[in-house]
Amino acid sequence: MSSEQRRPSRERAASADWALYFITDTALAGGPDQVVQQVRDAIDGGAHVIQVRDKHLDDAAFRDLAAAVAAAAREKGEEVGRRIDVFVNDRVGIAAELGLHVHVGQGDEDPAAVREAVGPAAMIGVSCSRREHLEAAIAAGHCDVVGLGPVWATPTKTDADVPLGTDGLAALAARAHEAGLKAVAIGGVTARTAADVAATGVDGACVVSAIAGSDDPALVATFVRREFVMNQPLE
Ligand SMILES: Cc1ncc(COP(=O)(O)OP(=O)(O)O)c(N)n1
Ligand SMILES: Cc1ncsc1CCOP(=O)(O)O
Ligand SMILES: [Mg+2]
Repeated sequence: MSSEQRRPSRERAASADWALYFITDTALAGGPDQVVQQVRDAIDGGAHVIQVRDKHLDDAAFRDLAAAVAAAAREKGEEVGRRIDVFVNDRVGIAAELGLHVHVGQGDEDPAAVREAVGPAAMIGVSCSRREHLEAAIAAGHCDVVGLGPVWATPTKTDADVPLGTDGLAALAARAHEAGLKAVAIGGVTARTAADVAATGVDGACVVSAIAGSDDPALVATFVRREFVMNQPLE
């Protein structure tokens, strides 16, 4: 086993359940309190990974939201007897302060600087929408999981790159796995598309609007997880 594979964050990534990864959206939820409730609901529906994402709150308000989500995830996780991993989107300093995992994109902080800030145990996610992004993430090290997408165009992120489609997603997921990274898919994932996403071989499906914009987040989470898990290729 290489030293890279023994790294604590890699071990954490290897033992995480990525199948359903819920990413919050404060506006779709209707406010920070509703975000926290949606996180509880998503966990009830089978999400084991949560990302706190808000592009508008100032740092103090975002920190409060991330802390409230982390506390709710811890409580809910204890209640249902599961480990829940919480990521912070973009704001590396807040992830470091709260002891949470962090997800960064191509325009965000460099993975080496992120690792310096969050230490060896926190997982680092990096967005990759093209092969060159993935090769750079692999070469730089530090990253534990890649967010591959958008798979399909989505109104949730209008500045996203060109969609990968399922063939492009499958090719990037295979390369990520070859390099020892976990791979999750993002962009247009719903209960209707989760089966096609699963068939590409990714480890998990990331969902924003299908859950955050739903009247019944727990039910949608249950459906997405079920579709994903039932359609994962046999190992
Ligand atoms: C799991 C996951 N994958 C990709 C993204 C997108 O990150 P990024 O490209 O930095 O865009 P923003 O989310 O910051 O708008 C993600 N957040 N999570
Ligand atoms: C953050 C992000 N990165 C690529 S697509 C996307 C948004 C995905 O949102 P949705 O699940 O609503 O399609
Ligand atoms: Mg980002």
